[in-house]
Amino acid sequence: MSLLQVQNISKAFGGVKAVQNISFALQAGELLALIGPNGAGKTTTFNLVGGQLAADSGQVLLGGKNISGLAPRAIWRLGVGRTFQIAQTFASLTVVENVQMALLSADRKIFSWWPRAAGHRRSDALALLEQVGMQAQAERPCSELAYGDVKRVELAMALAHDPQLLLMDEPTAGMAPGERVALMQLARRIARQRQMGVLFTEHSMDVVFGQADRVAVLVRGQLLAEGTPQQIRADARVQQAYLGTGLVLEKQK
Ligand SMILES: Nc1ncnc2c1ncn2[C@@H]1O[C@H](COP(=O)(O)OP(=O)(O)OP(=O)(O)O)[C@@H](O)[C@H]1O
Repeated sequence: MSLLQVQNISKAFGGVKAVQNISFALQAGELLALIGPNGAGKTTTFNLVGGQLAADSGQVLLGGKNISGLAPRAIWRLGVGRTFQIAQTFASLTVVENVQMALLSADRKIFSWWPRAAGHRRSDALALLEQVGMQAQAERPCSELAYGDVKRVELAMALAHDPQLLLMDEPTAGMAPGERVALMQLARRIARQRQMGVLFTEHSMDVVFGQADRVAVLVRGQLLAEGTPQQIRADARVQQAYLGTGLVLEKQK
């Protein structure tokens, strides 16, 4: 059974059909990139999966269970994590304290976190930092970190409640090209190790074609094509859809 099944979901905002009858599936351990020109419906699709928006029709299944219409927190509880376009960490806390905060939240102790974060599951937090290659910087305040390192800390935080599925909304926005590939290589390694599925949106074609196992292409709210990176790059309809957008589908030499 697929980890995630999106079945015929649609969402309109007034007269704008942001997402129209989209279906796709994602397996455990797999990275699926959702790509498309601006306004194609990527963020709307993310919000439909994460519960921030309710679909007009269709359903979303997680491990076969219908999660459509559940609140975001309930969906998170069921094992759907999320990272955002702009990394969300507490700048004044240290790296390890940020992960400890995420563990407190996962343990439903968020209301008593402030004085207690520093004492909560420190060794588990350090183990998560090791997974993202940030253990050596555990005691630094997040405010001192390079942006690429903040993104790694955010990834460790997202792993704190052991998600089955991780939604990454433009995870590499604002990063240098080399850092982008490195971050998604890391996400891919972690996905394989934990058998966690990753659904991500991405504008960098190097990252998409280098790191995704499969690619789904949205155009004007519709699913135009879905397949391996090789299939998508060779698809004439996809090339046509990207013409004039300034994006290049050919892999950079
Ligand atoms: N809350 C909203 N109210 C009205 N229209 C919206 C809303 N959210 C999205 N839309 C419209 O729905 C369409 C799809 O938007 P969406 O943000 O999902 O696209 P996207 O593929 O994520 O775009 P981008 O790459 O620019 O982030 C667009 O026409 C957008 O203007």
